[in-house]
Amino acid sequence: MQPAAEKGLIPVTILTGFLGAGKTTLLNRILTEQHGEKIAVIENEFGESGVDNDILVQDKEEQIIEMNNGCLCCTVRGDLVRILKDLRRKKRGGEVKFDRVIIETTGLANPGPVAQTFFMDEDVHKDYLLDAIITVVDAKHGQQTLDEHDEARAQVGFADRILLSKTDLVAEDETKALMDRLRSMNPRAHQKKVHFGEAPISEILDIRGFNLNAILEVSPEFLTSDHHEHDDDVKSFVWKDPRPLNMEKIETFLSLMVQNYGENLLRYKGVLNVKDEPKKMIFQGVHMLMGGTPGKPWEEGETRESVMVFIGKGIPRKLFEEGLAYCVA
Ligand SMILES: Nc1nc2c(ncn2[C@@H]2O[C@H](COP(=O)(O)OP(=O)(O)OP(=O)(O)O)[C@@H](O)[C@H]2O)c(=O)[nH]1
Repeated sequence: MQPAAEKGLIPVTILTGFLGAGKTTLLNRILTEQHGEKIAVIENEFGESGVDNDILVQDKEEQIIEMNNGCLCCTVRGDLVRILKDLRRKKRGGEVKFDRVIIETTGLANPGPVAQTFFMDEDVHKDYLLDAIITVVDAKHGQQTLDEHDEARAQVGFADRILLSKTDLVAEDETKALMDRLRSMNPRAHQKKVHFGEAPISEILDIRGFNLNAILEVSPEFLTSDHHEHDDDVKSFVWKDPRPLNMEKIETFLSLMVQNYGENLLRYKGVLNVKDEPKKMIFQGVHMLMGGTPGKPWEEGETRESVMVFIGKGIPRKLFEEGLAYCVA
């Protein structure tokens, strides 16, 4: 097959997977690997305020474009088209340099409509080539997620590659059962276990996995329908506070919340402004699994503010807000 670059087409990878599956971890791996390519990243996060920019490692020349004002697969698809066209124009004009694009969807996105963009919009179609849809599946929570969320099943259905994260947290037979289920859902997609995103780049980029005919077999309305469902019970809220926090209090409070509401807490993550701490504290979790790591230092002149995003079903927002306010140092 003639490589996309030779035909002047820009290859695009759609990186999808349910909330907290490990997409950003994988993306960080890709961005830090020495593959000699410049990658433009389009980040779409669920919730009005994104924190992935603080989690992503970033070289100054990389283009990272955030889209936080809605879900990529529905309301902001027009924005995606605009961003892709804009990137193309800037590349032609020599304003930016990049060889490929990776789109990280929200954990609640159906990748179908995102993929559709590359066939439905003429301008996008003539400049870009959809290389593959890569779906990350969390081995620890995958079975439950597949049982409960249509979006997770769509992500598996559309996958050209499935990467299994967090197999270190479960017994081998559990991983095997999940892999069997994924195979029965999508026999087309090659599966691979990845430990904290460690996967050979050659197995993720330029794999020419996207096959329109295969997609039309599983989803005959792919090129004509715009309709897909979302789980409206899943809600998010953002908490922000400029006051420095006390680390011990925040750990105690969030542990307590996770013990009580972990089942319904699909995803939570944030950048915390901890008192006397020169670095941002990145705090995040999926259900009961929670952890914190130091992130980038606060820049001079940067407003030190804590931002946390909570995503889940029936989460008592007021209780969280009151408790978090109590964690101020
Ligand atoms: N134990 C273990 N943890 C992992 C692995 N991969 C990712 N994680 C952890 O899982 C959590 C979520 O990872 P992310 O990469 O942020 O997940 P995501 O899919 O980008 O999450 P959203 O974009 O918020 O939906 C983080 O705490 C990661 O460190 C893995 O292979 N093993």
